[in-house]
Amino acid sequence: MKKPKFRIGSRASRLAMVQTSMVQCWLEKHCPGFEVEVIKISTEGDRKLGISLGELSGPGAFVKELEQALLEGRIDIAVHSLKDMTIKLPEGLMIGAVLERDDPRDVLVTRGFKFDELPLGSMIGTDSPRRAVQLLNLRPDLKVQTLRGNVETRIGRVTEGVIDGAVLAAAGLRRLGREEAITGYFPESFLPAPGQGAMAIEARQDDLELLEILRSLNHAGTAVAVTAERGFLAAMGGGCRAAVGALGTVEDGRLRLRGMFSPDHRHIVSDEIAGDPENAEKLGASLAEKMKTTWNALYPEAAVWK
Ligand SMILES: NCc1[nH]cc(CCC(=O)O)c1CC(=O)O
Repeated sequence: MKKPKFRIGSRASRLAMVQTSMVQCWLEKHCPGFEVEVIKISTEGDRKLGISLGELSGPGAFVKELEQALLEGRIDIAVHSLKDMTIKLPEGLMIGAVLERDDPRDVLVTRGFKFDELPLGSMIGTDSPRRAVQLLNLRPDLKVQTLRGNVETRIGRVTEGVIDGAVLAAAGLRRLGREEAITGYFPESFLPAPGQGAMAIEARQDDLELLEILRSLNHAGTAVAVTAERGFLAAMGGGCRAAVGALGTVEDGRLRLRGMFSPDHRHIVSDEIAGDPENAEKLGASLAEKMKTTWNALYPEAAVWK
C-alpha cells in the first residue's frame, strides 16, 4: 500500500531549502509511516529581487504564495522564517509549531572589520529601516545603502567591494554554513526583528492529525518569546517597514522583553518589561503602550499616537 504523504511547501532560496530540509528530516524520523515531499513555490519577494522590499505589494511578500497553496490544499505544511510572517494569518491557517530558536542577533559582515573598527564613512548595505536607524544611532558617520538579494548575494557585494559591510541575521548565516563571514557583533541594545532566528511551521486549522504531530516539534521557550515579540509588533501597529525591534528571553521562569522603535526612522525609543510567560502577548502590548507614551512625551511634535 502507498504511504500517506505530507507535502511541504518551501521557497526555492538556499536558506528556505535548508530550513525545509530540517523539518523534512524531523518528519521522516518521527513519522516513518508517512512519505514527505517538498514542493518549491516562488514568492513575490523572490521574484522581485531588484526592488526594495518597501515597494512590494505589502507585508507577507515571502509567505503569501505558500499560504495560498496551503489554503488550496496543494501543500500541507509551509516552513517559514517567523520574522517574514504577517501578524494576522489568513483565515483557516495557524502556526502549528515554532522551532527552537537559533542565534537571534544581527551581525556585521565586512572585509575584516569589527563594528568599532570600520573606517569613518564606511558604506553599509541593508534594506531594513530597523537596521539602518540602529546603525546610524551608534555610528552617525556611516552611510547606509539599500541592499537586497539572498544572503549569498549580499555577502558577495561585500567581498567584491561594492559596499563595505552588510547587516545580516546570524541565524541565516549559520544555517547556510557561512558563519565564518561574520566579522562583528553589535552592542546588546541593537535589537533584532520580532521573530528573528526562529522558524515556524504553518498548517491548516482543520488538519488535526498533522497539528497533533507538529505539537512535539514546538519549542515552548521560543514560542513564548516570539509571542511576546509579535504582541509588541502588533500593538505598535507597524507593517514590515516600521523600524521595530524586539527580543524576548525566558530566564528563571520569567519572560523578559526588550523593545525598540523609531517611527520617524531617526530617533529611537527603547525599553523593557518582564513578567509571567503565560501573559506573553499582553506583555508585548504593555511594553508597546509604555513606549508610545515615552515617544509622545519626548517628541510631541511628532506624536504618532494620540
Ligand atoms: N528577510 C529575509 C530573512 N528572513 C529570515 C532571515 C534569516 C533567518 C531568520 O531570521 O530566521 C532573513 C535573512 C536576514 O535577515 O539576514
